[in-house]
Amino acid sequence: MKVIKFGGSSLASAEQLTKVLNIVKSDATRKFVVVSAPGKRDDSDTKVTDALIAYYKAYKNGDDVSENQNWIIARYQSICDELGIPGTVMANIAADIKALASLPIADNAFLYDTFLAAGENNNAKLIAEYFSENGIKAKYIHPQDAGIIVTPEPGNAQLLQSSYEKINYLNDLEETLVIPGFFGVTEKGQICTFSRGGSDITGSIVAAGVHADLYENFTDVDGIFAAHPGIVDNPASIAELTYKEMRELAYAGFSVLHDEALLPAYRASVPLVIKNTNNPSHPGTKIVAKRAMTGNPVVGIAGDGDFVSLNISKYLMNREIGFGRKVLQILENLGIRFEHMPTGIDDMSVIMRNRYLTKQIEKSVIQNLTESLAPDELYFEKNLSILMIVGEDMNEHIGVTARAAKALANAGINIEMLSQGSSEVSVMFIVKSNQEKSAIKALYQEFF
Ligand SMILES: Nc1ncnc2c1ncn2[C@@H]1O[C@H](COP(=O)(O)OP(=O)(O)O)[C@@H](O)[C@H]1O
Ligand SMILES: N[C@@H](CC(=O)OP(=O)(O)O)C(=O)O
Repeated sequence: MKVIKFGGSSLASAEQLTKVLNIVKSDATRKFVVVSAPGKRDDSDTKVTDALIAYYKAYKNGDDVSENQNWIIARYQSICDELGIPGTVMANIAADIKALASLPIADNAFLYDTFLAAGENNNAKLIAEYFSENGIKAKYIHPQDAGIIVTPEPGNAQLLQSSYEKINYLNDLEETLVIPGFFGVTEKGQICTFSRGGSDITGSIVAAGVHADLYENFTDVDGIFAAHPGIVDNPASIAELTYKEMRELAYAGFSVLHDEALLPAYRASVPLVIKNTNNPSHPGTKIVAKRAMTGNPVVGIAGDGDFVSLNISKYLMNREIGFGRKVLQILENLGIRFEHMPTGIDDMSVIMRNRYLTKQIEKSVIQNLTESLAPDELYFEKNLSILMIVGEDMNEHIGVTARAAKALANAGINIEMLSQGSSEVSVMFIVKSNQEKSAIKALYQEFF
């Protein structure tokens, strides 16, 4: 049996849903269908999830929410009308969207998550009905009934391990199950979402839970390209990637698959494939435990912006036992996670994502580190991007980093920092964000 997940781009309109119906119908083993909220119909459009965020903000501010409600309801309505889906479903969806504006605001840590989850939840109801009307014996199933029980961390839910056993019972149901992605339910029954893009995570969890033969993730491109298609023209498409390679690429900006979506499938040994709803006969990209090496040491080049480096220098730092621990302890006390930590003899840099910092947190970091470690120099460096060249075959090739560094030098790009883990699956370069795109282009030209 297969788990098949459709992203928002595949569910944005009636035209897209017709393709989805045909894809599900064409293979009787596609039994578990995980769906996102309707995405953008074109570049200028708004994702339903983003419209729900605007609705939430208006509601919280005490503003008039009728325009927000009407816009969201109209999105579903136009899909229902075009597909001829019975009005009872639409009435249910409209009531659900409106009811959000009667939820308590005070002491409700899960209010934002409840708003956002409505996008996928209502879409799943709509799609189950559409399937049922068109020859598929389908059933909508809420994550609570599917056994997707998560930790109570708003916007960052993690699945409880005990959920897998419950999810496995879905195998006993005979219908094609339509499951909303992106959220689970806490043990106390609160709606709690994964981080943005998290429907990919639901797909992987269900695939692991039901022990699927394959997790098919349908999107709007022919699989995964060796570089972001918005940066490199016509990038090469990748036939096969290992889980490790995909994890590195997803972390560093290949937004086509959420980086947390690999682990459940990987642990359960379920292979993944990324395919195109608009071109389903294309084989797409397979993600597997082991792949045949192609001769090119680099399989993909990713880049992600908005990183910050906390730079710390102190003469004779290397002789001060516990220096690194104290730095990390201070960050931990302030609830800051770090991404990388390149070091020199007398200096260390801690790379973090800017979105986790506020002016107040930055001030506390500087104050605590100054008091505790009396560094010679201490400052935040902003507007940095990380670039990763990724490939499991890199450790069999000499000179990959040299080639990358030369390509960057020839393009006039300064490498701010450089780091390579011992597993040699990737090499990371840090550059100024305004050079990120030209750096990706230069690296792509060198390796492809
Ligand atoms: N290396 C890459 N290969 C393919 N697509 C990529 C890559 N990097 C970024 N993308 C982008 O990811 C998009 C698909 O992901 P996403 O927007 O999450 O789709 P969905 O709505 O189907 O979940 C593509 O349209 C493409 O622009
Ligand atoms: N709709 C949610 C979750 C998601 O995974 O969406 P998509 O599959 O369209 O990336 C979001 O926008 O974050």
